[in-house]
Amino acid sequence: MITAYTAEDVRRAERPLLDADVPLMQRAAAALAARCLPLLRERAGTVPGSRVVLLVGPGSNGGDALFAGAHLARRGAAVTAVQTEAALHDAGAAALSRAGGCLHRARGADEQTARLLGDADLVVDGVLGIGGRPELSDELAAILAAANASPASVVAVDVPTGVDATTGEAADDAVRAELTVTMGAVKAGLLLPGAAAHVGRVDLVDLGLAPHLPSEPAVRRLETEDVRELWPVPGPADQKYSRGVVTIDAGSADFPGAGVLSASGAARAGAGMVRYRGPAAVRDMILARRPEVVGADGRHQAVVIGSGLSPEDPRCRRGVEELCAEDAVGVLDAGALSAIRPGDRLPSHVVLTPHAGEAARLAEALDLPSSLPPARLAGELARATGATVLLKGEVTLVADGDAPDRLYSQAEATPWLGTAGTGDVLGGILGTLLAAGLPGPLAAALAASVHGRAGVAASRGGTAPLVALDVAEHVPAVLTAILGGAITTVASRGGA
Ligand SMILES: NC(=O)C1=CN([C@@H]2O[C@H](COP(=O)(O)OP(=O)(O)OC[C@H]3O[C@@H](n4cnc5c(N)ncnc54)[C@H](OP(=O)(O)O)[C@@H]3O)[C@@H](O)[C@H]2O)[C@@H](O)CC1
Ligand SMILES: Nc1ncnc2c1ncn2[C@@H]1O[C@H](COP(=O)(O)OP(=O)(O)O)[C@@H](O)[C@H]1O
Ligand SMILES: [K+]
Repeated sequence: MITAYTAEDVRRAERPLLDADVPLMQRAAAALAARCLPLLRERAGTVPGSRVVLLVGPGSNGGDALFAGAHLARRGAAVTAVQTEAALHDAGAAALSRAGGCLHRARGADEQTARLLGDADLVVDGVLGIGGRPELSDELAAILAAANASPASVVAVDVPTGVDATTGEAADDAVRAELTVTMGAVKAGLLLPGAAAHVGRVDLVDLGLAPHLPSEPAVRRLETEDVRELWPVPGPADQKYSRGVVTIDAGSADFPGAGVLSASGAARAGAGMVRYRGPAAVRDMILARRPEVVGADGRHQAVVIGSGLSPEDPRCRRGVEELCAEDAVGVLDAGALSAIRPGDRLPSHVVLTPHAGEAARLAEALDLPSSLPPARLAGELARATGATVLLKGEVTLVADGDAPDRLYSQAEATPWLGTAGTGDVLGGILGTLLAAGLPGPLAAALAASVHGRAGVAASRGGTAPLVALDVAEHVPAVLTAILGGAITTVASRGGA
């Protein structure tokens, strides 16, 4: 699991180490240089003679870049520091100069700056880190735009300049890095939506901050090993009821396919049983495609309500009221989201699954500001309803209904998923995980992760169009790839 922290958390954590004179910047710079070397070799063939431009701001972020630049200069690279402000990290500048590097004071994207950036093999962005304020001067924006236009590899130090380290909000001209080398702890903003196009790969440099960081990170991201650990795998003593029954209450005369998609997501994610409740015509369509679905309502551990329903459909409000019960477990999607009223209190094992437009409409209905950035919006919706909120998008966010400031952020998805019905499949997958007994926030993050991976698999690694049903059909292959080892153990024991 990746855990990420606010800029303030990181400042607090580094304080005792700085007070104890731990040479954090030297360590950060050495690690940064080590990560730049392979990029330089890849781009320029060899390090000696390669061209490195450091973009250097006034603070310690610039210091990191300057000391790293000195390392690279000692390895034979031609290193020029482009200074963006009057102030400069003096010791870093002296180290670079001792190692044979040069300094250029930029005035916006002046001729020399533009030429240096155009000719560079590697640009190291050390303008602003966790001390950066979001507003960029026109001069700085012009320098960053020139860096983004450069054919060079771009490595951001700690945080790409122009991206808010805590919220992920990004200026238009914020640095677009191929790699962000982040110091001491992953910054929350690096995992949040606005930053996604700017951070590239994120590589964490361990500086010994961990014991000083808060026990609750601001943002978590599940990784492959978490999926392996958390995904419910049946044991020898399991049967269909112990695995979990999920009821689908989705699909209507106008949108019957939503019922098929939601039921397929649930079935392919491994529900013990999928039940359907809804109009007979939709039920028949589901059964024609998925004979394993049980066409009668009955006991279940989770219910998925709302995909393919118009907000006026009485099933929506009935579903919301059903899930307001203290022990309710389920998903409210699409039409059912419009049936939530101010004052409704849902438990955190109920997950709301809006896309951005639905989230904004729900916020409005609940008298919340609707134009908040996604991370705040998800949190405020969770706070106002008590439910866990899964906010869909390129980066999918999950806010815990019991602790709305705690977020999961999953970014496995591909833009090919932006096609009708893929959200219905997600609701079904999530219903199965809830029915298996996973807590709301974890089930939501896990569902988003596997749904995103299934989208990548269904689009052949992001190279071909997919249709929503493909996403459901690719869930087993995704799980085989992840769980392979874990399941073999069970199978070989059973077969012995
Ligand atoms: N965490 C760790 O363990 C370690 C952290 N380390 C490194 O330290 C970095 C943090 O350094 P930092 O505190 O000096 O802040 P930094 O980001 O360089 O910028 C502050 C300066 O920029 C200025 N400024 C701000 N916004 C601006 C704007 N929009 N446009 C123009 N100027 C602006 C601001 O001015 P002011 O706000 O005072 O007006 C101030 O002068 C961190 O990201 C990491 O790289 C490692 O060295 C060691 C281990
Ligand atoms: N640009 C994108 N990149 C990655 N994933 C995306 C993108 N656009 C949409 N998605 C994903 O596709 C799904 C769409 O869901 P939704 O909008 O509810 O569709 P529908 O209501 O038609 O089923 C979500 O899981 C969302 O995260
Ligand atoms: K930076």
